[in-house]
Order: sequence, then C-alpha cells, then structure tokens
Amino acid sequence: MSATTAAHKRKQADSGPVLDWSAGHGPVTGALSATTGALAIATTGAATGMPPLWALAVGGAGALGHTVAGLKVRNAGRTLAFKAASWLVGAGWTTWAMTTGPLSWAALGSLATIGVGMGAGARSVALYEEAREEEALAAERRQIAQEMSAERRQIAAEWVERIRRICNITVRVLAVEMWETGNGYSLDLEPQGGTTYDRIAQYAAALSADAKLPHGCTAAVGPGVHQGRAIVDVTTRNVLAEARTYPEDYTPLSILTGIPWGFRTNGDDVLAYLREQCALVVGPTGSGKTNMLHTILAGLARAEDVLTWVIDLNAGSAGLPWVRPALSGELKQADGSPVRPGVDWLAGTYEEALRLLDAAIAVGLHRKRAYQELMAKYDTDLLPVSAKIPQIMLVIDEGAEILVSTDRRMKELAKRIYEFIRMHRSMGGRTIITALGATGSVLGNLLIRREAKVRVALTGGETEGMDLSKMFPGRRGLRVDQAPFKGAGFMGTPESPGALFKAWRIKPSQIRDITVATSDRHPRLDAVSANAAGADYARRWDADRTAWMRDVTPEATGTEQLAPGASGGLNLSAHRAGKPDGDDDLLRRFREEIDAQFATAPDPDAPSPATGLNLSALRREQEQDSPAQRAALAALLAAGPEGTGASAIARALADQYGTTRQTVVGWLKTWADEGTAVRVGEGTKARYVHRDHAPEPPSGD
Ligand SMILES: Nc1ncnc2c1ncn2[C@@H]1O[C@H](COP(=O)(O)OP(=O)(O)OP(=O)(O)O)[C@@H](O)[C@H]1O
Repeated sequence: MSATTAAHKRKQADSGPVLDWSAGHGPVTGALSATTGALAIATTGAATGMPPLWALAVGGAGALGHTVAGLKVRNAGRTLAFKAASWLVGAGWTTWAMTTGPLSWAALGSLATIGVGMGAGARSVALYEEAREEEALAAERRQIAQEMSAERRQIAAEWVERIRRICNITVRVLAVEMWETGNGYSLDLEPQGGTTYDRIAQYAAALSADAKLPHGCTAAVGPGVHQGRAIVDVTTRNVLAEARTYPEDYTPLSILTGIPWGFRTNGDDVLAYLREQCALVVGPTGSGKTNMLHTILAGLARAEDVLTWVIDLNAGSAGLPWVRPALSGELKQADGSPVRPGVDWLAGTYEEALRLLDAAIAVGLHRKRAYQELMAKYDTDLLPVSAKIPQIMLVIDEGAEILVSTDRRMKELAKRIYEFIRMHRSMGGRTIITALGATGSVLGNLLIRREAKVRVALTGGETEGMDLSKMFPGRRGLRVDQAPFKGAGFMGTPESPGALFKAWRIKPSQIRDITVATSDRHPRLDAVSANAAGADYARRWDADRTAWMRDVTPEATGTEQLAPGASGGLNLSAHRAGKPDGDDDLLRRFREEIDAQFATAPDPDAPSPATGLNLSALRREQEQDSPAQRAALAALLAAGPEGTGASAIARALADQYGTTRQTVVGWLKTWADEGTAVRVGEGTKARYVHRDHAPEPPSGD
C-alpha cells in the first residue's frame, strides 16, 4: 500500500505540476481559461474546417446553463447577466475568428481585450456577490435580535404595567437581561419620583402571583447601581426542586477568592467570602443542615490556605466523615501513602472543645505580636493569609445554641467563642456557626449580627423559628414556602443579597474522594501559631484524644442521627453489643492504623481493644506531659520541617523551667520511639522533626 503511494508520488513528481481541475476559477484564471479555450477551439476549428456556427451554439448553451445554475444559487441579476454575456462574447469571437482566421493581429488583440475585460468583470461580480452574502447574514442577525428585543420589550412593558397597577409606582425599564440558563431574567428599573427599591420590594409576593410564576419561583427586588435604581430578579423555572450533587471538580480554592456553598435559582454558584466575615447557617432538624455543613467543609478542604477546626458536641458527627476514614487507614493515596484528615482538628467532647478554643485564642494572640513586622512590610492591618500562614476556620455545629445556653459548662465555651470572634478577624481566625433556628436569642446577639454577614437559612419548608426578615434585613418578599425542599433555603452575603439558593447534595463516598484528593493540599500550621497552640494541638490525633471516634459504628458516619454518649460524644456500646464481631474487628483495625500511622505505641498494660482505651497514652499524659515537656513539644512542632535539637530546646526552656539538655534528650528519645518525633540526619547534623512535619514515609509498594 505504502509502496504504491510512493510510486504514485514519484510519477507525479516526474510528470511536472499536478493541475486540480476541480478547483473553481478566480477572476484571472477564469478569464485565462476562457480566452485560451476560445483560441484553441478557433485555431483547431479553422484548421479542420469546422462550421463556425457550432461555436456560437455551444456559447449559447453555456450561457443558458450558467444562468440556470446561477438562479439556483440565487446569484444576483447582474452576475447572471455577466456570466451569460461572457459565454456569448467568447462564442461570438470564436465564430468570427474561425471565419476570418484566428491567428491575425486583429483576432489575437481583440481576444486579449476580451480576456482583460472578463477578468475585471468577474472580479467585480465576485465582490458584489460577497457583499450581498454578508448583507443577507446581517439581515438575518438583525431579524433575530429584533425578535429577541421584541420579547424583552414585551417583558418590560408587562412589568411597567404590573408595577404601576400593584404598587402604584411608575417605573422605567432600562434593561432586560435574559439569564443564560433560561431559568429567568433580570430587570433594571428606574422608579420615578424618587421612589426607592424597597417600596417595590414590599409587593414582591403580589408581583410574583400576578406574573403567575410557578411555585418556588420569585420576583426578588433588590437595590440597583445607585439609590434611584432597582433590580428585579424573576425566576421562571424552579431549579431548587432538583437535587444536584457536589460538583466533581476538586480544584484548589482560596479563602481570598471565595468558597462555593451552593447554587442560585439562575444556576450560578453562590460564593462565601470568609477572610473577614463569619457565617451563620440556620437549619432546623431535617432541613439538610448536616449535608450543607459537609458542603462547606468540602470547600474548606479544597482551600490551600485554610485549616478547619471543627467543634461538634453532637458526637462530632459533622466532622467524623472527614476524619475517621483517614485515621483508620481506610483511605490511601494512589502511591499507598496515608491520607491526612479533611479537617485539621475535630473536637467531639466538651474537654476537647475547650482545648481547641484555648489553642485558637492563643494562636490569634501570638500572631498579633509575632507578625507585626510582616504586616508592616505588606502595609496592611490584616494578616496576609496564605498557604504558609493559613486562616483558621472554626466550624461549630449548633454553636448558636452553645452561645445562648445557660449551662455553666456551655457558658465557658461561649466565652471563648465570643473572644475568638471578637479578637481574631485580622489575624485570620473566623467562625462558621450553625443554629437550629433563626430565633430572637440567636439573632438578637449583636456580635453575631455584626460579624456573621454570610447567612444561610435552610428552610426545608419549616416555618417555626424562621424569621427571614431578621436574617436578611432589607430583603423583602422572601418567604419560607418558596423553598420547601431539603437543602434549599436562602443565602445572603455582603456581595450577594439574600435570595433563594440550594446546597449541593454530598454523600459520604464523595467526602472520602475529596479527603483523598485534597490530602496533599492542606497547609501546615505556621511555626509561630504551632508554638502558641502548643502540645494540645500537637497531640490532637493521639489515641486517647481520638478514642471517642472509635466508638462509632461504621455506618454512622454520614448524615444519620447519632445518639449522644456520656461525655457528650457517641456511645454506641449497646449497639456494639449486638454485633460484636464486626465492631471488634473495626476497633482493632482502627487502633492498629492509628498506632501505625501516628505511631502511638501499643502499651503492654492496655486492656483488650474492645474497651477502646489506650492506657499508654493515658499514662504518658499523666506521667510525662509536665508543663516543661509540653513547652518542649510545642517548640519541636514550631521548628517545622527543619526540626531542632535537644540543646536548642533546652536553651528555650532553661529560663522558665530550668530544664537541662539531658532531660530534653530523654524526651526526644521517647517521642522518637513512640513516633511523635522523627530523627533525621546523622552525627552533629542529627535533629528531630515533629511527625506533622516529617518527610512522607516511603510508599507501601
Ligand atoms: N442539598 C440537598 N439536596 C437534596 N437532598 C438533600 C439535600 N440536603 C439534604 N437532603 C436530604 O435530606 C436528608 C436530611 O439531610 P440532613 O441529615 O443533612 O438534615 P439535617 O437538617 O442535618 O437533619 P438532622 O438534624 O435530623 O440530621 C438527607 O438524607 C437527604 O436525603
């Protein structure tokens, strides 16, 4: 086959240039072809004695054929005339030349003139046809635009009339924008006589009814570009009834460029900008609040400059699906290496929540002092948050209930949460708080009202405890019955006024996928902050501290309701008793994995795995974690991936604790044995690195 092709090519090369007879003619080649053709026929005809009238007959037929063909493709009259005339002139010349002799100067000269004339004529005809074609296209476009603007004009006229009739306000419509998704349109209005947008907004429900909008669709009225303008967003298709899953695009995000929390009725993503804002998510039981929280945690996990610390006293169920599969070793990266949990700290008990909040406050205070110079350098009073100095997002499920609780212990937590919200905005510390209801006690709180301008009300059709006018002041016409679907409700931010929205549905399997996909992306707490957060932070994944996580059945990790246990955490021991084999096996695996990955040494004194306790960790806590040792561990963590040595730590501790180098050597050795620290380098270069900063362990393959 290829040999044949090559031979063919060679033959072509030998026989000179190949002519493409199927190609169309331009003005020059067309004229050349016509005149040379006429000359050839005239010369041959004269030599062979051909009757000259044949040429005329052929020319006549050509003129007729081209005219018919031209009519078919709708050539202009002048094009048809030119083509027919060209044939007839050519044929006339040939007939004349055959009679008088084609090789005279008169014959050749006139033929050349005819050729030039034909070329020029063909060029002008081609240009004319091109211009005609373009004009036809433009006319078609104008026709479509006219039809579109006829639709817009009709919409504008309807709304001018509707607003005049229902609100008794005269408006001028400056623009009508049809949404690309086809789910509705927006009107840019200029109410006459100094009327403001909120006068129209009062009638939003009546306007929606008058426009006969389907259920779940609204005419939401908001402010325009200045005080004398208003925007009306009219939804005509109810996308909120559809369940949409979390988009499978897990590309990196940043707290600075917004985190998507769901979609609007026009299909657009709605973003939460949380660098300076706190958020409040209200949703009664069954409204899809837990699902929404997972959507939020998914976005935060995707961010490269955020560490998420979760408090969930309802057995940590909000954070567990982000932690448990990673800690239990159930998830592995493609190369077999372990996966980091999707949240950086999960407190499911009161004691752990206290530790977490104390650490968060300490981080903020320490950052204030330590980063003065950095902020001066960047000429800013906001800490420049980045992957190197991550923002700490505190997510507190049912946090609003903690804030208004009268329980003594809850008040302790509330005090710290308030302090964190009040003090740490500039230092990269913000909170997302959920609440079961938008009640007066939650929204009556000035601090929440002031700091949490990113607001969500998931209604799921629930009307009790849903004061939308308090949640979204200034937005009239929002009614709970407009969003009677789970996961649907209203969301408003300083950038995007309160309006209908829906959270994506996210299932445990997708949470696992995101945990794996984002594992390498999570930042590490900067050394300054790690130093402040101290040993409580460094030991957050210790076996004794995560023991409560093991007391959960494998299935109870999704959005299911979990029963609270004695310590405020889960206690499904009764459940466990019913199915001992599977759970014992799970517990054993969980423990083994934690010990393997996070190197919590198995203790000979530890009771059987079924009790879920690890006494080695307890013993260490009691016997070893003296304040000096905690400070040493914090220094190790703060040293980051560079690591540190016994002398440096001893020097740092000497003043306050009088700790000797020898003591620190002992601690470092213990930590290295149990996996808290990793020894790197040899001889004088030997140093210790906290396991959080240790180089990745070699893959299992
Ligand atoms: N965004 C959503 N899209 C579609 N369905 C949803 C969405 N959110 C929740 N649901 C449905 O609602 C159910 C309850 O959701 P979820 O557990 O999140 O509610 P909840 O408000 O946290 O309730 P509870 O407090 O009882 O756990 C889910 O199992 C799911 O079937």
